[in-house]
Amino acid sequence: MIEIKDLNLTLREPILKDANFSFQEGSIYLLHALNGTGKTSVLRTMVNLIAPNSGRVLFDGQKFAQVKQQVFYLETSDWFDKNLSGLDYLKFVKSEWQSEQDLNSAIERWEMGSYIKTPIRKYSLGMKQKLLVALYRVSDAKYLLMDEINNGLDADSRQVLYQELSAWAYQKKLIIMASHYQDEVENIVDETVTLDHRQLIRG
Ligand SMILES: Nc1ncnc2c1ncn2[C@@H]1O[C@H](COP(=O)(O)OP(=O)(O)OP(=O)(O)O)[C@@H](O)[C@H]1O
Repeated sequence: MIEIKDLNLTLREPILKDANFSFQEGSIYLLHALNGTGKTSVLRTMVNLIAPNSGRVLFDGQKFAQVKQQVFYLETSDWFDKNLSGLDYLKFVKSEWQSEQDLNSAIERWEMGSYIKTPIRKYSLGMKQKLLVALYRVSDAKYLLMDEINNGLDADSRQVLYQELSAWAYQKKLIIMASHYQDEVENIVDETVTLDHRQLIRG
């Protein structure tokens, strides 16, 4: 479970005011809000990239620092070091997150075999996005926080992504995804969480 408790966050403008929410394991949540109202900032706050003004985020009752290896958040493929290859990243994540996941299965699932040893600077947007999703799989983390992960994926790849997400939820992982493809993900999402008037609201 992830609990957001009395969270206050102000950046350029107030984003959260005394916000509370509980996310349950084995579920997929869609984080929904108008552009620029704070989805990315909320995800960043959950993983300590931004300090809130007050309040807490607890993962099964523990602070992020105590459960780091159970959480995976790679916000965007812009964060990749373009001189490294996809394989470098897959190996790094498998090692850092102490995962048992098989790299070859992830590479095959996302049809990355022909380019996985190539530097990321030679990847298209879709190729980088596939790598990003594969890293979530390879981390095998319990808590998967995703920001617009379906951006740049073609329709077929998005369907593969949704199958993967459903399988991960079945394995009792907790997935929170910010996405603009609201209609498309409706079928796999267990609950929509709307960021409205600085509160996190069900539905
Ligand atoms: N580092 C920062 N310093 C100050 N203000 C910031 C910072 N990052 C974001 N903001 C502000 O916080 C607000 C929310 O931005 P955020 O990127 O979280 O929104 P979003 O809902 O994810 O947007 P989008 O739907 O367009 O991706 C914006 O007003 C933005 O200018």
